[in-house]
Amino acid sequence: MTSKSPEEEHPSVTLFRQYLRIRTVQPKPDYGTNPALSSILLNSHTDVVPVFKEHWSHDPFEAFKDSEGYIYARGAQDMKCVSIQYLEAVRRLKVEGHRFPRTIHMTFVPDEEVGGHQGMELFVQRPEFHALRAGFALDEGIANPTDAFTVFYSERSPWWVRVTSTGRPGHGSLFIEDTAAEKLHKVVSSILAFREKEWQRLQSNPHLKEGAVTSVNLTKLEGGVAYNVVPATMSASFDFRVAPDVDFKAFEEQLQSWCQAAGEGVTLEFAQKWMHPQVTPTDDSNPWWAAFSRVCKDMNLSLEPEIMPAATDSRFIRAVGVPALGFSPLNRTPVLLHDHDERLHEAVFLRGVDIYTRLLPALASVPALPSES
Ligand SMILES: CSCC[C@H](NC=O)C(=O)O
Ligand SMILES: [Zn+2]
Ligand SMILES: [Zn+2]
Repeated sequence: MTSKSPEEEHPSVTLFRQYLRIRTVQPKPDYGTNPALSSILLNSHTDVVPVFKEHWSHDPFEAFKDSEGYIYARGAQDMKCVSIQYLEAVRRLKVEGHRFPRTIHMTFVPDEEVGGHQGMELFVQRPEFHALRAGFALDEGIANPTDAFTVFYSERSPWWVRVTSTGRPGHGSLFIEDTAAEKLHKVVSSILAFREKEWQRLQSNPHLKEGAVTSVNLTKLEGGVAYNVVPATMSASFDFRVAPDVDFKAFEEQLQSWCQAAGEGVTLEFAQKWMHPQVTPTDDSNPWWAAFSRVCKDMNLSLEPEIMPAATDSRFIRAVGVPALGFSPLNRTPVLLHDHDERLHEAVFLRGVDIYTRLLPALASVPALPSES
């Protein structure tokens, strides 16, 4: 399966490696966008996250392929593989002269890795997006190390929260009362206790997957000017990922009450606050799911439906009423998105092209929905 020399390389792999060489690295991505749109929307983002080159076995923008067939590059899994797999599957279907009742469109969008605010979030509000009349979308998923394929039907909502605590300043040698640090410590403790509770809930229930509970990490601590000066202000930043079944109003009240319980002058602000989680049904009431899962069954692919722990552009697509599944056809692959030595085996990549070549005709042939007739 693995080609030994450039002459023998499968043309789909060559195209994939060419795409990987384009440096679409934030914050100054060199985009090579190739947008197209349809009633089946195949979405992928072109930007990738930064690299720590010194931790890589190979140049992350060379798309080096080792003797076993592993292709090393930033974007090999997230998600330049999927972009080329879409294109290759569509190309195959066109070469074979297929025609389907539904149009297939592809979008290659920017800025997903920094929240999609200048990308898909804006695009779904544009008349150009609505003119596509997208009925269903595929977007990225995550690799699965086992034989199975993970498919995401919903996402946790990112809430990025900064808690700012103000208190009495003074000399570092004194027992000053009501300091910013003491009060911030209380809030941090409350939030980390909540984190522990959610972690235990996940650990103790084998049926729960990571995306089904709310996670939080303390990601930034700021404040202070000198060892011997008690600061008047300190802040802590948290990355919450709120599970889709959480009562958002009650959860926000909980955050506020942790701040109030810490004392006077403790406030919170949101840097991200997604409020519109949607669930795409994974039963036969959803004709898109029925078509998707039937093809997987026919191909003997086992599916593991889950809630996406992170945030992707699917949240914007679902929020405007378009059902979407997050699916990267990568099994038997270690999860290396955003990691050093992100890599993908060319055989897995090519198998993914086969999978889309089967999925797309089925999705593009879903009979008219009641709402469409
Ligand atoms: C909340 S906007 C940031 C989006 C980002 N997406 C992929 O990693 C994430 O951190 O999930
Ligand atoms: Zn991604
Ligand atoms: Zn990513």
